[in-house]
Amino acid sequence: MAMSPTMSSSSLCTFAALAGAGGRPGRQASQKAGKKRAVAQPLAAGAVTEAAPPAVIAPPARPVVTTPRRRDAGTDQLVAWKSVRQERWEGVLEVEGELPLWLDGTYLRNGPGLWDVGDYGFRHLFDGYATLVRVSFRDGHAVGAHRQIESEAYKAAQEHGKVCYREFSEVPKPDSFVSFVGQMASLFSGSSLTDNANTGVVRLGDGRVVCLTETIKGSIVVDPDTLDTVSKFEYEDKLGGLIHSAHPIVTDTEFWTLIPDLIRPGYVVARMDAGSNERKFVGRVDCRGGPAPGWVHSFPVTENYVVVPEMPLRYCAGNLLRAEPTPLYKFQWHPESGSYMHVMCKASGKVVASVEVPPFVTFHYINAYEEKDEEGRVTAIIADCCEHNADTSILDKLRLHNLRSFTGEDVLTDARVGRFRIPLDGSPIGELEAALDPEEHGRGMDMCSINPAHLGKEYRYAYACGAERPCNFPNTLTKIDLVEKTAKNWYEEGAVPSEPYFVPRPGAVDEDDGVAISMVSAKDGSGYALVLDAKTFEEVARAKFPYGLPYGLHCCWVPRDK
Ligand SMILES: CC1=C(/C=C/C(C)=C/C=C/C(C)=C/C=C/C=C(C)/C=C/C=O)C(C)(C)CCC1
Ligand SMILES: [Fe+2]
Repeated sequence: MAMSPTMSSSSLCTFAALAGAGGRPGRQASQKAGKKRAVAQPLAAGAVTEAAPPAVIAPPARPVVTTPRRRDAGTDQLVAWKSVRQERWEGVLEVEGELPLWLDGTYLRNGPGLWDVGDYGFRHLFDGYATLVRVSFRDGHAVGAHRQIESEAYKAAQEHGKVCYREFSEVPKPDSFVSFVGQMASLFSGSSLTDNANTGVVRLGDGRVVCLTETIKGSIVVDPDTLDTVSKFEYEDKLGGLIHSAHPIVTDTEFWTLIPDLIRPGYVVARMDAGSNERKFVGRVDCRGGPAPGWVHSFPVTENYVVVPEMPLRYCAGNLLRAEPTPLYKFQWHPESGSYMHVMCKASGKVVASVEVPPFVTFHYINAYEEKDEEGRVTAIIADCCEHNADTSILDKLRLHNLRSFTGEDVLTDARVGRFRIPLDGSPIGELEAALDPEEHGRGMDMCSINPAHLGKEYRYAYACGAERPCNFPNTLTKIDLVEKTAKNWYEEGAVPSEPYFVPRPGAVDEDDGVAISMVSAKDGSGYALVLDAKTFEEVARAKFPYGLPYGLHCCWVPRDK
């Protein structure tokens, strides 16, 4: 296998080089349808321990509200889009319904939950400082907690009362940048990039729990029980890079990641063994179009292949350097450059297919698998994703001002389960079509999960957020049946549910034998972990927080004693 890592840290002095280059109704499932922040509240002794059914209730979180001076007009904002009220909380949750007794472990959710620093309010959902939410289930009881991740970016913002690192769209004002980071040169080395790990959370094969974002330095090990920020997750290899796919593929034995190369447009595919911090170079894909690689927030794998997407929404050097956000933030839409799907053999690192596909916009791949003929030969790769009809305006919809100002108008752009078929017979063209009628899930589609036993293999069910219109954000939970091409939907008026995360029942045989867990920010300002029976998609229980939580992104499951 070729061992030529392309991503020396100097090669990804990206910025420098690129600057030159250029209630009840709806609870049923249905077919169709400048100062320091508030001080941490002490935790109730014993509330963390879950050896016995929790008996001690921590005092409810006092509503220590961060009140930014610069606010969007209208105070009738949903709790989903308000900054988390205090740095941390923990306590026993009131359970309504019956939690399955087999549900024994911790659900963790990460996301940008704090959008204010001092009196300054952030503009984009993705800018917020990472807030981890935990719900630990045992013997039909639930203990909940939330806590801010103590990234350097978060700590600096609290200390200085201003943004000190380059976030998704926010950048430090020159004075604070100079005073905190010290020198302009840091812009060129990547040291000014954020380590705000606000996107995903994964449990590695060796048990470590890591919060992630798109910057490599924003990989942070946390303790799933205390939610303590433990350490930086540092790679011990020479692959370098400043940014990577926010979603690695993680199994009990391995970890796959994609590193975009912005100097020589392409992607490096790397693999890491469980228990190791050393990524190994597997192969490289050269981009076929455009001045820079396409944004690669996630990617899918099959049993034998890694699918490398080349989306026409591409990184943009100029925009990476800009102080003010552009309509597409750090990216640019290049439909003329073409859209491609590349397939790399996991074992050899060789690119075995590279096909042009219709333009697409996707952040989240659902799954992929190998299509075989009667003789068992692999004829094509099927890759499914949450596809935004090649419309980049979803990024604008996720601006906090837009999320906070729902007028009743149906403004959420349409999305679908986009199914790519990538032939492996040498044909130059691949297909992209909706896997089912998007009306089944209200033309909303994002934040997906599957049964992890089907990762990279044929599968039937996906769980995601869909839409009940009119809306300005995905507001339903949906179970997609890719065989019957139907969806079951959960909806509660005014609720903002996050990614429904599938947790299999131990010993399950059926693909959908388990539960789907989602954190819901309710219309009345409350919040709860919703547990749906994954088969029927009906509510089995909800575990209520004594306060509302902001919206969050991705989740993982940490089984007890693993
Ligand atoms: C891209 C660069 C940066 C940061 C990027 C970040 C933090 C990207 C985060 C992306 C996320 C959270 C995407 C989620 C999409 C969710 C959707 C579409 C949901 C739809 C509705 O359900 C910097 C590190 C700031 C700079 C370099 C480039
Ligand atoms: Fe994501």
